[in-house]
Amino acid sequence: MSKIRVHVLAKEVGITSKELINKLNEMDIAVKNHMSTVDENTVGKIKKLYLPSNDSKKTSSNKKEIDNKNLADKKKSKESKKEKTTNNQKTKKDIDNKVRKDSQHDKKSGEQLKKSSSEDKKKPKNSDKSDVKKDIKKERTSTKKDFDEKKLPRRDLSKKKPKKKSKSQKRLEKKEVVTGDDTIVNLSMPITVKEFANELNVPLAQVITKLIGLGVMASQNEIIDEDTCILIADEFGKEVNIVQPEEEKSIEEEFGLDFEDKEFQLKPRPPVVTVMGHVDHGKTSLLDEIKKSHVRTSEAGGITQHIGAYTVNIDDKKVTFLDTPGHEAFTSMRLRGAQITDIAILVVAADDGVMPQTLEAISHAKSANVPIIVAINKIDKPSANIDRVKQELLENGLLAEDWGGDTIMVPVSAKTSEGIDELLEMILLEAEMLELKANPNRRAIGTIIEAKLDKGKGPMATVLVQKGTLRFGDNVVSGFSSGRIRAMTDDKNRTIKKAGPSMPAVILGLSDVPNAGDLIYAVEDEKVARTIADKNKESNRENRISLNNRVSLENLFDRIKEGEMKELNLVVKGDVKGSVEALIQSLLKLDNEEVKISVIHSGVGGINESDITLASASNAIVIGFNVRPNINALDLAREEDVDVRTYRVIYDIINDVEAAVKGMLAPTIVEEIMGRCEVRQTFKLPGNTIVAGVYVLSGKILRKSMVKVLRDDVVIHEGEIGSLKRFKDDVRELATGYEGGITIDNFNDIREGDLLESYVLKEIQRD
Ligand SMILES: Nc1nc2c(ncn2[C@@H]2O[C@H](COP(=O)(O)OP(=O)(O)OP(=O)(O)O)[C@@H](O)[C@H]2O)c(=O)[nH]1
Repeated sequence: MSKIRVHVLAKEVGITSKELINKLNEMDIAVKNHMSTVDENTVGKIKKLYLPSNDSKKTSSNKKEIDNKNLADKKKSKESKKEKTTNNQKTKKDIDNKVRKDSQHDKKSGEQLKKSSSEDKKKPKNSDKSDVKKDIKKERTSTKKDFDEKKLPRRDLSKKKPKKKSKSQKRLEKKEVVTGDDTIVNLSMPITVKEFANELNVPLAQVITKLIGLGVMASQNEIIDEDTCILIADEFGKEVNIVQPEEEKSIEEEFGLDFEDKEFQLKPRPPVVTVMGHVDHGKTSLLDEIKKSHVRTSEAGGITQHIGAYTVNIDDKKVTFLDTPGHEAFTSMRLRGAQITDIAILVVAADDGVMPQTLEAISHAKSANVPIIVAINKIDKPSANIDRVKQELLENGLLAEDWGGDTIMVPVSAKTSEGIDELLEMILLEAEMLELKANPNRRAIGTIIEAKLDKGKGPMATVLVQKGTLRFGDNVVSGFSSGRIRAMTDDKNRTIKKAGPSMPAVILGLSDVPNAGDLIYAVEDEKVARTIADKNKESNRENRISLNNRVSLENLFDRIKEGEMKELNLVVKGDVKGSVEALIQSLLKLDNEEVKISVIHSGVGGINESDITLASASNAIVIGFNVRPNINALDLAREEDVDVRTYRVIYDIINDVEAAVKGMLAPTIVEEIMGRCEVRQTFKLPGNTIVAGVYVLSGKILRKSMVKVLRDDVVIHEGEIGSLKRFKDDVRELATGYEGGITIDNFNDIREGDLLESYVLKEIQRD
């Protein structure tokens, strides 16, 4: 038998919790209040004291029977209740299932995929949880006697942070429950003492007195847990019914914006391809070459406009290329939840081989689950070495098909056109394997690829249609923006009347400039479009707040415990290859049963925006060893709430991650960055001290702060500021935009172009 709570034991032996607490204290057994636990030994002693031994056995066996019966009855009534609810919720479930299936079927439905997959993750868990909770609650509330059932799982809700609920949610909960029985009080948690007294309809003072009687010292605005409520209500002859919050419907669900298509309605659609790779490896040249050779002469009349996407014809089959430099769009779109790419083309220059951005691209595509086709470019160059590229790719997890692997690698030259046809063929082949399909005969859903405000025409948006057909005159909504399509052009700047799945189109008529990466829906009329846009505006704040669901070392353990996290994703950056590898090896050793550690990307160099985007899209933590995030990365991390940890000692990293996984992260000292300045000049003082002439780029530099010296985002020194001057005067701080002079204690190797980061140490208390 495990430990048992005081109030449960009190019930069992038929005395009040207060009496039991007094008794235990008399026996020198320290218990604070009714929620304290006592061990088996103590339980035995108390039972001996209060229950005659024979009777006790009888009572408990009788009680077991009663409980079993109660349980069976409850099960029955629960089942019949469940049946009712199931019927009521059938329609909703159907839609949910449809959405889910749909997203499984059609991987490419961008945000839809993310939403439904996160629903998949959330829903069963929530419902399980709420079932368990309901069971517990029923056990507790059904009869007073049931209370002594110590085998029931118990949760100490007082330890759980109360989740904030919106007013509408609360209203909804209240409306839901109509019992008609005034001995039953419906409560939605969390609840304060005052709210509880109101619900019970008894004076606050009486509730507080009863609480004191139970050893709980709580003021009117303090939150009390479920167990306490049940006990107090009981004292007033009332039963508590904890009302579970209804899952709020998303706007998409509420308006039925997406639904599953029937298999027979699905038609093959062109693949959507993104070209990625290291700078100067030939992405643009390759796309230009493809465009040049595969845009039909009949289409050539139109002037190709840059709209972020275009289609080419290969053997009468279409391929849509996302025409974005680098892989930024690919990742920032994913960041917003849209996954529109079906296939990633990884361009690697045959004379240069695998470079840092090649690796980034591989990590991005892999974490997004997008198949990669490698284009080994510049094979016309004498220095080209195809096998070397293949070897390097192999070292990074991509094994060429002709070497026995499953990654298609095509040698090409954007200059001579060699291999381009084969590359396109491979794209079509891959697309065929992926069996990409969509229903063209329904209202359109697409993703905004690019959007801008045109002075003459108003908001202009490039849409990539994913399902259905977008038509001239359609009423559409995307985020806050809604409107009626009053002009539509294709990638060749020709007016079109409609665009089907995988086709890009530029539309005019939206009220505001929408966000790239957001979904756009065609809806039945203008009013619906406007209503949805308004609702989106309203819910935007809440959505931003939901970013707080991001994983961090602080909340990791809770997330693991709650079953939300099975895998901890890490992006690892360091100053040298050797230490990054050593660090990864050590981190991977921290894998345990509860959580799998996976390094989704690693590299040498400072933490950049791409690392943050990847971390954000994959809910990862960024670990930097001897490197720092650059300013843009820092801003993005703040915006996206990505946890970025930087360290100087590998041991500290391992310790922290290990402690976080085990939920034992100690109160810690963190560095709070105050500001950054750039060294524009250096001067030598008599005595050889170097003064750095600096310009403050962001925040402020404090005289009494520590400073990190960064060279190419790598920390080369850390120490205290020796002096801080503005002109000839000593100053306490230098603000953004100001110039001044800095010396650093015990460090003289300051160079022009170095960045100095001023920071203070701050203690963070964990709860
Ligand atoms: N010899 C040769 N040169 C090429 C080939 N492809 C591209 N180049 C050259 O390589 C340079 C970089 O090509 P880009 O197409 O601009 O490369 P990119 O990857 O788009 O570069 P960023 O957009 O800056 O990332 C240019 O000078 C091209 O002319 C090729 O197949 N052979």
